[in-house]
Amino acid sequence: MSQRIRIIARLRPRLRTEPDDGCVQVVRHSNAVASGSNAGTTSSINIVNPRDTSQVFKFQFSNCYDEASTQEEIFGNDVQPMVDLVYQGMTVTIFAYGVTSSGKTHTMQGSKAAPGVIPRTVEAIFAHRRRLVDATPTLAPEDISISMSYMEIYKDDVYDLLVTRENAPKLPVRENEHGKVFVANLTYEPIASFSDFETIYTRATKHRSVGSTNLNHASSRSHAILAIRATIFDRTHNRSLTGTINLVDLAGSENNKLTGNDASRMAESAAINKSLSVLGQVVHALNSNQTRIPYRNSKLTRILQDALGGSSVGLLICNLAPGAKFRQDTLNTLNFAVRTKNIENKPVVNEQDHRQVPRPPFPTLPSSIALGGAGPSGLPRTGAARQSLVPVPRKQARASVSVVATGAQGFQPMVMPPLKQEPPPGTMGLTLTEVEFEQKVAKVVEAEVNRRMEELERQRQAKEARARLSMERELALRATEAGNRASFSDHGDDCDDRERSGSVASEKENRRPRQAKSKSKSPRKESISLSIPAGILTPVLKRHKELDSEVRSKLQELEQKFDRSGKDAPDVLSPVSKKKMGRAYVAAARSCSEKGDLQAALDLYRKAESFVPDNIKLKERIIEIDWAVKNSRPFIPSPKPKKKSRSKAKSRRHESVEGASDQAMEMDHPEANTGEGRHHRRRKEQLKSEDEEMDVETELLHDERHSKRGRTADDERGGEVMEIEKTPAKRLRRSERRKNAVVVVDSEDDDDDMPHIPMKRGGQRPTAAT
Ligand SMILES: Nc1ncnc2c1ncn2[C@@H]1O[C@H](COP(=O)(O)OP(=O)(O)OP(=O)(O)O)[C@@H](O)[C@H]1O
Repeated sequence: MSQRIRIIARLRPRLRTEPDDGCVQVVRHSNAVASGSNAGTTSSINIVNPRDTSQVFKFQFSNCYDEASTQEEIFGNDVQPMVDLVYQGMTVTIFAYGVTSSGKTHTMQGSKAAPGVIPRTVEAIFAHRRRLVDATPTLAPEDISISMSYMEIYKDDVYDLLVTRENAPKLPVRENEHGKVFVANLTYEPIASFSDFETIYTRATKHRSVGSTNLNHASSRSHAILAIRATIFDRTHNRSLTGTINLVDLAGSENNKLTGNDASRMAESAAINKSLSVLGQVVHALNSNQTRIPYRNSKLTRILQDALGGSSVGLLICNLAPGAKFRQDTLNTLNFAVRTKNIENKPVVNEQDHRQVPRPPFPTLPSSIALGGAGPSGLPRTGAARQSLVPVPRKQARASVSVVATGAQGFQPMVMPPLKQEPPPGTMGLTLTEVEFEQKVAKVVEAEVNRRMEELERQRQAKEARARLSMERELALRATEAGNRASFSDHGDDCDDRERSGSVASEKENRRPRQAKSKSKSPRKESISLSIPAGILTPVLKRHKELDSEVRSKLQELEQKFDRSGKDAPDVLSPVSKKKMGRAYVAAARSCSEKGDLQAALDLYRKAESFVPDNIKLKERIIEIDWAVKNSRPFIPSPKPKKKSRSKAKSRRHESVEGASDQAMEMDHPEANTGEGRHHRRRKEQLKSEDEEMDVETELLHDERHSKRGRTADDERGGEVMEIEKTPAKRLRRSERRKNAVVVVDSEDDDDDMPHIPMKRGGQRPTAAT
């Protein structure tokens, strides 16, 4: 059964420096006051329309907390029921969302005096474990293991906060064969008690990127995700149930006019705003039932994929800052929340069967303890239906698990399907855990893809070498023929038969490579072997030889997936290969758009985007073409980027180096003037212009101008958050402006991730010299 994300809102109190203008208010409706667990269900956030102060917008959520609300209240009403679900084997994700300085970190982390959701949750997890062990004679404390991971997403890179920053590499985000996204190589540290957690968390929090802005002296510059995982082992039957709670403190969206950010803060801010904008796009795509959900456009959405339309139970805490200064941001936050309300997740129970052979049904534990039946108090329900620990296929599990929110207290017990006698397909029977297994498979696939890329490269080089060789032989043959003709004319008919036969023999010899060349063109030789080399898995799973064939079949399945569509390819390719693929798709897209086939161009640009998801200019192009397609308008491409538009200094340097190397190439390789040489140069030029296409335009995605562009009257009426749009009219105006302005960009700025920030010498007409 599906379940909607639960939304609550919390208004923080005014800070000393903030005026009391009362423009955002929490209003409790009379029927809800003192109605016990239902308190707050009909409370709403009221906010005055910034454009028309006579209008008041009203937003209703599950719970709305005012300035006087306490950490205890929020935890008790809305978080505690979620903690109980962890022991039912579910994944729960709680995220705090809001503009900078709205109180997200205060709510999630809190302070010593007022601990927030995070410490309270961990305390509750340990308390629940104690109660469970006390109530279950067959369960020893060590049968429930609790571990934690803590990561941050800083400028769209993932870092492990449990290792020191100096040796913290950027962590890759991967997807396993079940479509589950995970951060590879993330540390999971076991914790035995709350004080263990405190020590590790306090140390790790110091690694988090925090900076000072005008709005918040300790502003989070990254999104932080703390995961607490509880695994219950049934040692007798070698099965386990794993529940996880993800506590996400998002960085706040920022209005750079208010934050007074310097250049480095601006870069952080751009990354924060970009990822939040993608989050908005994901929510929009889910709500409008789009087939393509742009999870891959940022690491944040990729990692939160399970919580947004996935198999996690979700709680969104909307943090609001009071005061007219934040009014527009508050409206945006509330609009985001309204949209998120409609997202449906399909929670599943994460069970794992570690048995090697199928077994009869799992015997019941004492009826006094039910893993899946914790009551509102956190104590186990008596007589609740016991859960199966047999893993069920994903689809079936989704359909069978029933988690229904019932008022503030939350959830009904689950009804699990009857046990199956046969282990379902895909049961691994490994001593490796599933995650370890998936990581190993991912590594093997990555190695295999790299091997294939290298093989391709080797084939290309071999082909070039063959072509060169054949040309040399052709030249040699011609020279021999010319020599023979000369010798015939010198010797006339006296020519020795042996000489003739020698020349014929040498001609045959010289022709042989041509035949070889034509043979090499046969598709059988050119195609890449799809099969996995026999020994490739052996080093990885030395101790699990019996699994080799199973892993092999999984790998082949993955490979077929990889071959069928580019969808899964980007994650297993190296950054260089991704860029190459992106470039190839951009080239194809451009050619379609030049031919006027905008839909095909759009599809190809989107394909390119899946390989280079961070390319902001590419995103802009997609938005523009999408707009043109939707509105049946012609697409007016931006003026073709000139070499000098990126950097005069750089391109001059580039040109001189390239010019010199081209000349050198011509001298070293006479074939540079041949058809092949010209082809090589043409290809180089094409690549250069494709590179420029990937850098189509220079603009911040979500800076102040952009957010203004994204707002409409609809937005302010409490409607939906607007998509960022650029109309062709605006494009035209901008390209007109460009004609009259010289764009100067930083000569060293060659980073695809970050857009170049143009500085305009306004009004000057470009001269030939410039
Ligand atoms: N409910 C509250 N009660 C008292 N003080 C609060 C409350 N919420 C927030 N504050 C205070 O407001 C300030 C900003 O809060 P906080 O740092 O949590 O904001 P934030 O949303 O995490 O900001 P950023 O996105 O910049 O990290 C802090 O000084 C915090 O102590």
